[in-house]
Amino acid sequence: MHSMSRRKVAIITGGNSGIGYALAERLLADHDNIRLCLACRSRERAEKAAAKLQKLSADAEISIVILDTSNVQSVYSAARDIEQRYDHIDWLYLNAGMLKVKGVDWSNFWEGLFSKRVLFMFTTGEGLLIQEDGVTDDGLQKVFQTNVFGHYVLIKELEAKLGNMSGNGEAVSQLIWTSSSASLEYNFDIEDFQHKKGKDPYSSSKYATDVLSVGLNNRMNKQNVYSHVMCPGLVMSNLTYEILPQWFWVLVLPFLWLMRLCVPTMTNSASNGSEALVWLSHQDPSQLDPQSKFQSSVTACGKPYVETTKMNIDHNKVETLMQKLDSLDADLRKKYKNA
Ligand SMILES: NC(=O)C1=CN([C@@H]2O[C@H](COP(=O)(O)OP(=O)(O)OC[C@H]3O[C@@H](n4cnc5c(N)ncnc54)[C@H](OP(=O)(O)O)[C@@H]3O)[C@@H](O)[C@H]2O)C=CC1
Ligand SMILES: CC(C)CCC[C@@H](C)[C@H]1CC[C@H]2C3=CC[C@H]4[C@H](C)C(=O)CC[C@]4(C)[C@H]3CC[C@]12C
Repeated sequence: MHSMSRRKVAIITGGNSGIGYALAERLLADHDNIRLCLACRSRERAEKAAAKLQKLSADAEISIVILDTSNVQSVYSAARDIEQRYDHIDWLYLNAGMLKVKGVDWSNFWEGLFSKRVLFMFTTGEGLLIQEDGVTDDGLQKVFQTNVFGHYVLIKELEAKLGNMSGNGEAVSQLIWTSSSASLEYNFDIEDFQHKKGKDPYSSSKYATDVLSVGLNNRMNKQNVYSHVMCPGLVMSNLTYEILPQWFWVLVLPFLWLMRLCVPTMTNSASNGSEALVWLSHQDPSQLDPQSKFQSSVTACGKPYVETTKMNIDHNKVETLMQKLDSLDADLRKKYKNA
């Protein structure tokens, strides 16, 4: 079939809630006749979200796939389901993510509030969260596997459906990662890329995401596959409700709106936070810098827009991380696929 008449396919990991769900709503509004797939770990939550979306657009094809990014066997099985369903993937949104918090460091918060670091603190959360991590059944660090590695395995498993590998020489695919402004280089150690020893697994995982995205461009651009990272800003979602209760966030919302006067990344709503994800779906990815990061932002009046920043990620770090991920992937493949 000619690519002009082919229906576009978008897959969204973690599409049942928050930013992923808002993205699904907005893609339905922006792209006629789209085929949307929510790749989620809970069938119940995925079906509920799919039913809500179907009500918004009776014509769209909305389906679900069960995917737990913290379990490689679940990733293999989700990839098989996706492969059977679609000839080609236009947008693969790597959005699912976790942040496990034991508590807020309020003494750092009060100290930071009256210091020069205040804006940095609010945009990155640096030093404010006491985090937890764990080890998955695959023996990997949980935050790393959920946010980064599970997605990397998914991409590798779906390679035959991406870009010109899907059989059409002109077909293009976009890999679009939900990263974060909490991605800070100094929280990532290439020798401890899973962050077994550190105290900020979330920031480390998001920096690893940025590094990996550059590596995927190096490897896959020639096959018409382009990878980009974006930041949603600070969004009220289940992720933030697990840090502090929803009523607290509702209470401080006027303060967060006020902050928009000097901090445009106070997007607050999932819809605003998804701005750069939607914007990327309208771009020709071959024209975008692989080292760019796209930030969802809002004006003081609440109008969303996208700001572009440059990442400047070190080439050696990119290559080393890719090798380490490939070696981990090969070990797990041997364990589960040759068993
Ligand atoms: N909220 C914010 O301020 C910011 C969020 N982000 C990033 O945005 C992304 C979306 O988060 P957000 O919408 O805020 O929060 P939500 O908690 O609403 O969304 C997270 C999604 O990821 C899914 N998920 C979590 N773990 C897994 C797993 N092991 N396998 C499959 N899916 C999983 C969740 O599923 P389930 O519903 O089953 O839990 C949920 O659908 C994340 O990557 C997050 O790091 C980045 C910057 C700021
Ligand atoms: C008066 C309130 C606003 C006080 C809340 C204090 C903290 C709990 C929060 C302040 C800043 C928040 C965050 C900033 C950056 C986010 C980052 C971009 C992300 O990806 C995940 C969530 C954040 C770390 C978020 C978490 C809560 C705060 C630290």
